[in-house]
Amino acid sequence: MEAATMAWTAAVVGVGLVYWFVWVMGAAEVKGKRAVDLKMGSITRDKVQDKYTQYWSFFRRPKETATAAASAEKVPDFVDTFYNLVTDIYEWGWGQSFHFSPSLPGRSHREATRVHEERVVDLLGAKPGHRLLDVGCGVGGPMRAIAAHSGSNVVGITINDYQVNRARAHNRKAGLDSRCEVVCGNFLSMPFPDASFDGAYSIEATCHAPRLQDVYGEVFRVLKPGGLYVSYEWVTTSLYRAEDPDHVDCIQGIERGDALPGLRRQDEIASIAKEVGFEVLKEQDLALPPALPWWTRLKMGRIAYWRNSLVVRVLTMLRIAPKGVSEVHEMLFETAQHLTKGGETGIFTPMHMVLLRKPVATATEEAK
Ligand SMILES: C=C(CC[C@@H](C)[C@H]1CC[C@H]2C3=CC[C@H]4[C@H](C)[C@@H](O)CC[C@]4(C)[C@H]3CC[C@]12C)C(C)C
Ligand SMILES: C[S@@+](CC[C@H](N)C(=O)[O-])C[C@H]1O[C@@H](n2cnc3c(N)ncnc32)[C@H](O)[C@@H]1O
Repeated sequence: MEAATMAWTAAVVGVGLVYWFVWVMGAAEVKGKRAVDLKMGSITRDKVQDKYTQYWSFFRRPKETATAAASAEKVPDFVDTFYNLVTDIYEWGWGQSFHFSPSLPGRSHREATRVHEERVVDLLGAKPGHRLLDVGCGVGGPMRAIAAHSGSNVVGITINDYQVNRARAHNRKAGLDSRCEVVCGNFLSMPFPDASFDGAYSIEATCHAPRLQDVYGEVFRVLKPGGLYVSYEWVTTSLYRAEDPDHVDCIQGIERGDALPGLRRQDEIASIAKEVGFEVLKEQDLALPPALPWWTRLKMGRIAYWRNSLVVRVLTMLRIAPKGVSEVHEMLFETAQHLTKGGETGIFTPMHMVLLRKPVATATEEAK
C-alpha cells in the first residue's frame, strides 16, 4: 500500500475510534449526559485543577481535619466544591439519582433506583397536595420520582448552585416544574419558616453534615407537628473494628472520596434523632438480606471504568474537558473500590433507614 493510502486509512480509523469512544460509548448512562459535555460545575475551566487540589488537601484526613471545630464550619464550602467537581461525572456515569439501591433480580438499575425512592413515599404516606422537603436533593432524580409517584409537591435544597440549575432544567423537561421546586441553600440553616412542610426526606445526603444534630434539628423545626421524616444514612455497622487497619483504610477511603467529615456509627442515629425531639418510629438497614447487594453495580462496571478513564483522558488531551477532570475521575474510581469493599465486608451501609416523627405536641409547647 502506498504511504498516502496508509496515512489516510490510519486517519479515518483514528477519527472513527475517537467518535466511537466519545460520542457512542461516552454516553455511559443510557440517554444520560455525554462525555463531551463534562464541565466542572460552576468552576471555570482554568480553576478546576486548583479546586481539586484544595478539596483533596482538606478531605485527605477527613476525620482529623473536618471535625475540628474551626474546620467544621468550612465543610459546606468544600462539599460545594466537591459537587462542582463530580456532578457531571455522576450524571454521565450513574444517572440523575445520586444514591445506591439494593439490586433487584431481573430488574434494571433504573428500576431498582425507582423502587428505593418510592419506598420513601410509602413510609411518609405522601399524598397529592402534601408539601415535602428533599434535604440535599442533588439534581433531583428522587424528587421527580417521588412527586410523580405520590402527587405531592416537593421542595429540594442543595448547597450547590450548579445542581440547582441542572435540577430545574430536568424538572422542566419532565413536565414537573409546577410541583418540584429547587432552592440553593445550606441544610444546616434552612431558608424556610417553622412548621412549613407536611413531610421530609433525605437520601444519602446528611452524611455531609459535621454534626447530624444540626441538620436533624433544622428538619424538626420546618416540619409541621405530626410530620414524618425519612432518612437513608451512610454509617459504619457493628462489624466495623476501629483497631483493624484494613477497616480504617476502607472507611477513610470512603470519607475522603465522598466529601464526608467522618462517618457515624449505625447505633448513633436514633439517639441523635431523639436528642433533637423526634420520635423514632422505625429503623432498618435496607442493605441487609434478603436485600441483594447494592455494590454490585459498582463492581460489575470495571470494564466501563477503564473505558471511562480513557474517554476522560482523550477529552482532556483534546482540550474538550478541562484539565483536572482525569484526577477527579481517578479519585472516584478509587472511592468505588473502597465502597465495594465496605459493602462486601459489611462494615459499611449507605442505606440505614430511619423513620421519624415530630410529636404533635412538642416538649416546649407542653411546658407552656
Ligand atoms: C451519596 C453519595 C454518592 C453515591 C454514588 C452516587 C457515587 C459514589 C461513587 C461514585 C462513582 C464512582 C466511580 C465513578 C466511575 C469511575 C466513573 O467512570 C463513572 C461514575 C462513577 C461510577 C461514580 C458514580 C456515582 C457514585 C457511584 C456520596 C457522595 C455521599
Ligand atoms: C450524594 S448527593 C444525594 C442527592 C440526592 N438526595 C439523590 O439521592 O440524588 C448529596 C446531596 O446533599 C447536598 N448537600 C450536602 N451538604 C449540604 C448542605 N450543607 N446543605 C445543602 N445541601 C447539602 C449536596 O449538594 C448533594 O445535592
